[in-house]
Amino acid sequence: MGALHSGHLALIGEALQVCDLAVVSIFVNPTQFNNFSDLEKYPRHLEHDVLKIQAAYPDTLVFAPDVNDIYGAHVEAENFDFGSITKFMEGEFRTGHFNGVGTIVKRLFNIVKPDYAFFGEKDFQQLRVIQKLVEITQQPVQIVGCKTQREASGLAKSSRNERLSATQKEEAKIIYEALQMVSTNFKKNSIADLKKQVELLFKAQPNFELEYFEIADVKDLVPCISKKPNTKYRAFIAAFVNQVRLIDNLALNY
Ligand SMILES: Nc1ncnc2c1ncn2[C@@H]1O[C@H](COP(=O)(O)OP(=O)(O)OP(=O)(O)O)[C@@H](O)[C@H]1O
Ligand SMILES: CC(C)(CO)[C@@H](O)C(=O)[O-]
Ligand code: BAL
Repeated sequence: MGALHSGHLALIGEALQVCDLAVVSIFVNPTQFNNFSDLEKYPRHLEHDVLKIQAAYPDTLVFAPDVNDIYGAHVEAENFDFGSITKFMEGEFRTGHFNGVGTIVKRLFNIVKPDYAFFGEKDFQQLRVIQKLVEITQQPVQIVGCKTQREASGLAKSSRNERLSATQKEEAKIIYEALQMVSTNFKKNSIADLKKQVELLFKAQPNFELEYFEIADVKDLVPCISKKPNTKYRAFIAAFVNQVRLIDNLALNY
């Protein structure tokens, strides 16, 4: 969606390891925003983004359609059945969000017809949704998940970080610290205790409001209340700093 940072550039780097040519889509997709102010305030720097891409990967194509190109007169999302993957977390707190993501990604794939498409693990639930989308639509594209790029503090790079003051950005490392604490304690503590630990950490930071903290299996993304053997889990957080909503997640070893 633009306002490029090194997390986005890393996706292009990964693409060029596998592909002869990369196409970068830059489109702030209205149908995936459930909050008008979030859409309105979403950072937009198309010319600057193009210069950044040109400097780092000169042969890369940029596809930056406008809303009319994609939607015509009907700026509406299609309905998809992604099953359990969209029932919780982002799906629960951003109503309609994943239908909007599914709609735009399906259309971008139809237009660009890529062999591979690269998405960040920072938006892990979105990555699972897109894997499910290509299963449903039978689009012949291989989806590749790419590691989350972080600031030195651990904060996940995100376009929305631009809306934070320097102090808020520094304080926002609490999100990754919480995930790391959960990862360290995951084997020895119950899920209920881990939740309490995260809630306490956030209570001590009055500028932050925890929207959700969940531990979910990576396949179905259903929040779990007890650990099952032979299951891979991740911890997920969404939190507000003033009005800015940030998300992050981390794989857990069990
Ligand atoms: N820190 C990151 N590391 C790796 N990939 C990332 C990172 N941040 C974003 N991406 C990926 O880049 C792609 C484009 O993301 P998008 O344009 O929504 O930016 P964003 O930085 O996630 O913005 P925001 O978090 O404010 O929504 C997505 O696949 C997303 O997962
Ligand atoms: C997948 C996506 C391009 C759909 O607009 C967007 O949600 C993003 O960049 O993460
Ligand atoms: N970065 C994922 C898409 C969104 O926040 O709308």
